[in-house]
Amino acid sequence: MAKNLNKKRENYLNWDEYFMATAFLAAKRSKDPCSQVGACIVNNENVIVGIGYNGMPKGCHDDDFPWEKENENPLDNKYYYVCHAELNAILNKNCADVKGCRIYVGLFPCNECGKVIIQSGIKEVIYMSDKHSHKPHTIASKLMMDSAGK
Ligand SMILES: O=c1ccn([C@H]2C[C@H](O)[C@@H](COP(=O)(O)O)O2)c(=O)[nH]1
Ligand SMILES: [Zn+2]
Repeated sequence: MAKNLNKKRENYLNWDEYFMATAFLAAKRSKDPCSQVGACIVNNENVIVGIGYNGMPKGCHDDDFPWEKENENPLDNKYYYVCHAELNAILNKNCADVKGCRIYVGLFPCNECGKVIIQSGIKEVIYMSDKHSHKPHTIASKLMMDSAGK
């Protein structure tokens, strides 16, 4: 079938789709066998200023730290070690600060990420999944974000 080359394409990604897709692409770098989370921070000119995914801190090798989640010894579970996607995206920013920016995330941010998002000055959180909505860490995060007007 012939294409009309005088007209622009109509089925291109809108900004929200584009930034959420970027967050999901970043998540594919995660080594976490259970949950891969990505985050993409965007300024008010729709320019990406930070990307991150959940992973071990720099210098803490992925093969040396645990990815388990239910070991009876908490030191053998991932939770004390892994940096969350939102934290990494904020720390990876390529500008002075992220005040007034939006953050796109695959999963609604936990309470710890909620604190960092609020303190960084990010103004809006756009998320895809809220699968932990019933858990205290999500409820606490929402309480803080509502109070802070996010
Ligand atoms: O706000 C969040 C919450 C969680 N993550 C990361 C941290 C872990 O690597 C996984 C959660 O593991 P589960 O096996 O689902 O308990 O997700 C994050 O990056 N941001
Ligand atoms: Zn978190």
